[in-house]
Amino acid sequence: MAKLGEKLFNWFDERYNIRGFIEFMSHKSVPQHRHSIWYYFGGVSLFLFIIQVLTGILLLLYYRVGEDSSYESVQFIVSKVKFGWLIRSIHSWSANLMILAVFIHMFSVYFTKAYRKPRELTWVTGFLLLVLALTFGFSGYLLPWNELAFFATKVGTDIIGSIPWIGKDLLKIIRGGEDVTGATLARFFGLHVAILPGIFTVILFFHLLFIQIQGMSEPPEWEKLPPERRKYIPFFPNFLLRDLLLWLIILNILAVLAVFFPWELGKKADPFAPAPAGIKPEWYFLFMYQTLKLLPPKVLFLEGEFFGVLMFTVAGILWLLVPFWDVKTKNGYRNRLINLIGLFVLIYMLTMTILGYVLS
Ligand code: HEM
Ligand code: HEM
Repeated sequence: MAKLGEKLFNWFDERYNIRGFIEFMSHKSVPQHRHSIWYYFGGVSLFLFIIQVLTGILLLLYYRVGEDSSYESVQFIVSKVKFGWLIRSIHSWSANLMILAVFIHMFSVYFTKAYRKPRELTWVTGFLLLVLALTFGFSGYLLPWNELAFFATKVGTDIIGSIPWIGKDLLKIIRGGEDVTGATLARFFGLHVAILPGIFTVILFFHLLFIQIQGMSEPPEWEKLPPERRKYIPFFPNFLLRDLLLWLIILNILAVLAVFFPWELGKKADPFAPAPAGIKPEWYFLFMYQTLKLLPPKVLFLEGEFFGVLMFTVAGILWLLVPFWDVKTKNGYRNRLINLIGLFVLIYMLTMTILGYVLS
């Protein structure tokens, strides 16, 4: 048996240089310092995405898209299919945890300045992953075709209609008509289970490839430190084992949430019913939604809502390009302004999200 194993190993090694790969992996190391904890959140985001793919595929076995079948099939999944309720609950909870993990990962990378040269494109691909994750969340939310999802999607997509000239056409493309109907559902389904997973996987591949090639960033303070004072731990097995332990803890949290707080289905969507009170989007869109609500009807010469959308687009582009405008200051690399901007963005998002809950 051992002989067979060795033969098989040699067969692959001859063709794919497995020994070289093992050698390379055994030399990989991760910097060890007081901010090392932040190196784990990218891995957590990755783990939760894998859970999304696995549970998503399982949901697909019984989910039937359509105005007359989406809600009914999800009802079937949660009441008749063995462990169907659990899989749906995990998919929904994990979606929320994943987006939370991605936000934490992004801010930690921001404040540790890990996006600086040579990691500009790691940041850019990461930002695209964030946008895709949010789109995953937005499109998935409609899929059960329940009342809450229906009206939240209506309100959410209405915002696109506020864009002058192209808004109305854009809205039609996204909704597949004037209103949120079965056509919207079909579009969102295609987006959620085919288009997004495809694009996400390609960008994730590049994100991870760049990290693989460049290794983890070292804290900016290390530039002044003599090499012997810099500490590292081997990636394999030390860092990987810690990663796996954290994944196990996350899996436990997920299981507790999914079992003790099963995701609700609510009432089926009725397009002709009046919108229930207190409709609001998912928590990760609330800071934008609340800002738009607080804006006056007219700002300067623009519609308030459009002004808000414009500001968020500009802010998003500046955020995406941060590695290119955070340039070295005269006395080295300390740019205090960047920290202040990051802090402002974080406090703004948190305040608006809390206001979104308190004021509605
Ligand atoms: C689903 C989304 C994402 C996944 C699965 C992911 C995955 C990862 C992983 C596994 C790492 C290496 C370990 C770590 O530093 O945590 C990493 C590093 C990195 N990520 Fe992400 N990431 C995602 C989103 C983002 C976002 C939104 C940004 C920023 C806008 C970003 C920027 C970076 C950067 C700059 C690094 C290098 C960090 C360093 O060298 O210290 N990523 N990512
Ligand atoms: C390949 C990956 C994925 C597949 C095949 C998939 C598939 C599905 C299916 C069939 C549903 C409808 C069932 C239901 O409502 O319970 C659904 C719902 C949903 N998905 Fe995904 N999904 C995937 C990835 C993701 C990701 C990455 C996210 C978020 C970051 C996400 C977020 C959601 C949300 C929020 C729902 C609504 C859950 C609910 O309220 O019922 N999905 N997904």
